[in-house]
Amino acid sequence: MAVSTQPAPELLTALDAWRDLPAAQQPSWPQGSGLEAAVDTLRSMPPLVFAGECDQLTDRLASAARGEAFVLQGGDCAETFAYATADNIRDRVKTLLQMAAVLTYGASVPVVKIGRMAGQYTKPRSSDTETRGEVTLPAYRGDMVNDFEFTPESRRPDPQRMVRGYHASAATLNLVRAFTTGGFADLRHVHAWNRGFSANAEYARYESMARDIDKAMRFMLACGADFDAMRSVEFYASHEALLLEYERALTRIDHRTGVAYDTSGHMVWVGERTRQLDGAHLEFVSRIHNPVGVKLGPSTTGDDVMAIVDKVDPERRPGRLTFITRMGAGTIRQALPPIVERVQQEGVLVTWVTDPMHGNTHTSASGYKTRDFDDVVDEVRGFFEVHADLGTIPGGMHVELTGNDVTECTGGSIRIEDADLSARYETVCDPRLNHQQSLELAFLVAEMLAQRS
Ligand SMILES: O=C[C@H](O)[C@H](O)COP(=O)(O)O
Ligand SMILES: C=C(OP(=O)(O)O)C(=O)O
Repeated sequence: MAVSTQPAPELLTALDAWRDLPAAQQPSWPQGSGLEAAVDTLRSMPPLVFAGECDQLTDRLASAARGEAFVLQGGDCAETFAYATADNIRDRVKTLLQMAAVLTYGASVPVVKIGRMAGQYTKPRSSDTETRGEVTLPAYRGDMVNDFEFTPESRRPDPQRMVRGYHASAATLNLVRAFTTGGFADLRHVHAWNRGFSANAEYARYESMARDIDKAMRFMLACGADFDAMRSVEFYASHEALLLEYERALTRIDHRTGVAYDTSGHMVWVGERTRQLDGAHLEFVSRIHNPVGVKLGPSTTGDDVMAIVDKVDPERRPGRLTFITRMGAGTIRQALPPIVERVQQEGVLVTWVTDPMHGNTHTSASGYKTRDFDDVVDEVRGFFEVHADLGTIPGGMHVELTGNDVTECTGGSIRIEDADLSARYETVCDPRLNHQQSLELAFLVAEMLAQRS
């Protein structure tokens, strides 16, 4: 049956139904700041991703839900325009590829690689304002809204920044696609990088796994595996669907099927602060066909998760809905079982992913917002334990990380202490694992995954 290129009026009405509901965490755009003009510009721009790629990711996430793959989703807490440079993008992709290689070995299943990038330019905040000394200004809400610099002009929300965010996302995605299809992702390179990592004295405990991977690669070579054919890897882009004007403006109707996709990224998620059942965010994502994530904090109940399932995934499409739990290391073992059990009892297949970052943030004695590596590892361990006890599938991990040698999270074998945090504390919002901590986490999670398999 041919599909009309004219979207049905009721579809367009449905896509705008969120406008009648309370939308948390939206900026107060100043009167006359040109919101309509910016939205018009965005509506005229080409999509950043293709609907077929989103469907492919849905299939991959369904595999992860069944235990046939494992999701690795990671990247900056908040991308910034200034840091969208070739070197930074390369190092983040490289870190994710290195982690994925280790996890693939650990799990003996494919790793679904999803960047928290090419669109992660907005942030929900605890407070609408920030005070420094005598001065109070609007809080920084991500580069797509305002600027981090603490001046009244910089903190003023400017809708044109959404257009800049679109272009920065397009440039980032372009380079990511080049890296992941042009030979950079060749498993032989990736493994050589990891060998360098485990050769450091502090990482000696990971050497045996690195040696095992070496052996496996030699075995594959001897069997005639065509490594050249594996130079391309699938890599997807995701971000929080927070700024609804931006997400709506990039939502397009797929001409093949007449279905709506948010083409700002392959997957989008709704955060813990914006997942109100009667709120605008869940309403909006319920109308798009992309795979959708929803963050769940420790106060989530079984009724909450089932209401989210009914709203976002009424057709029970495997891979459509990913629950990203962020409970905190001290809480996950109590808070996670009831909600997983409830979903299991209802016979619903969702993809369970752990975010071991957002429940483990604290302020260090020296005043930095930080996370401790041991807490991060403990939350992931708790996630695996809970799923093992319930006979359900721990489907993936979502981490805030960077490819740079920043000092934002304490701990890890490189032993970053509170006193070291000031050396390279570069995040504009939450603390990220640095390159080495990220790889170390991958080795530890690979051991946990090996036991799952
Ligand atoms: O990344 C998550 C949130 O945006 C972040 O934790 C909020 O931080 P805040 O409490 O400093 O506003
Ligand atoms: C804000 C975030 O997380 P959460 O919604 O879980 O707090 C985030 O992942 O950037």
